[in-house]
Amino acid sequence: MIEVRELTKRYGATTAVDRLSFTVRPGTVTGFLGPNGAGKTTSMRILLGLDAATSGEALVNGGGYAALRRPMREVGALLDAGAVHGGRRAFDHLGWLARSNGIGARRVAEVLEQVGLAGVARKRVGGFSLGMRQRLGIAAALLGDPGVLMFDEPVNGLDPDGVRWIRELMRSLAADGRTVLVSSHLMTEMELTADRLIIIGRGRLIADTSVRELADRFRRGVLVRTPRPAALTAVLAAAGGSVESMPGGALTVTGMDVAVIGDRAAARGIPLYEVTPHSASLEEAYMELTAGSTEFGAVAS
Ligand SMILES: Nc1ncnc2c1ncn2[C@@H]1O[C@H](COP(=O)(O)OP(=O)(O)OP(=O)(O)O)[C@@H](O)[C@H]1O
Repeated sequence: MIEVRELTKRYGATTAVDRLSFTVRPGTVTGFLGPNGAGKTTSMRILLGLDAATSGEALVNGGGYAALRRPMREVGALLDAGAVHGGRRAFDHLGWLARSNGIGARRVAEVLEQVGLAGVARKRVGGFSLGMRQRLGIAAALLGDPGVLMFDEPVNGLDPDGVRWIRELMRSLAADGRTVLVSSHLMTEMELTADRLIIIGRGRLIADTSVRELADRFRRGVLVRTPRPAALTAVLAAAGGSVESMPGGALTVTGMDVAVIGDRAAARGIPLYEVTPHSASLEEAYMELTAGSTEFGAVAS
């Protein structure tokens, strides 16, 4: 479990994280979303003891990172896949990490297998592609078999196969009952991967929601086509719906779901040619929520 409470981080005049509170529970993939500069990396760095909070708390399994007795066995993280010495071989890099945490060499072979790098275990990391480096970073995160995992923008720069692999890995780690926090600035990626979403902007919490709740919140009504629009409008309005005529003769109905619209029309013998619920895409919802929170937004003229 990850708990962030009233977390604030200032760098001089910049407030990177601003009284941020949220909880990440086991068994789910939680997407940590926000535009560039929103404070995602800073929050993760504080959770991992790489930076100190100005105030507030960032707890992993109920304690601060510094208080964890065997950190790699409790929390694994991928922050910057580039941060590996290029002259090292993959096996040696992980072997060194494992030894410093009392983890056996057998586990190194296991995680290399799990991330698909067993065949290049003896190769130097300097010759690795970005995707291979990401996999190596993930292997390091998995080394201690931790219950809490954090990944900062893990799909950045990956090809579609790599993206799909990471997505499936996150989901299987959560299905094992682990706590998985994964940051991204792309809603399109998160809607395929995450169950819950923590959306931040300018260091502040904007939404702490499930993907489904967010979709429901941005539902835009039901598009209905009928050869008798005036009659249907009267029936639905009398039943408490709000009906708007669209160009081309369609109606948009809000405040009423598809089944109720169908039942009311059927009761009056009004034919329906189309009944389609319309939601804003999650991407549109995200843009709407974070409008005004982007660090370098275009200025409207
Ligand atoms: N070491 C630092 N010194 C000064 N300012 C910093 C430092 N680290 C981060 N910041 C600032 O804090 C804010 C939050 O940055 P952070 O990297 O946490 O955002 P992010 O959400 O991870 O963004 P991105 O998607 O661009 O990585 C930004 O305005 C950034 O410039």
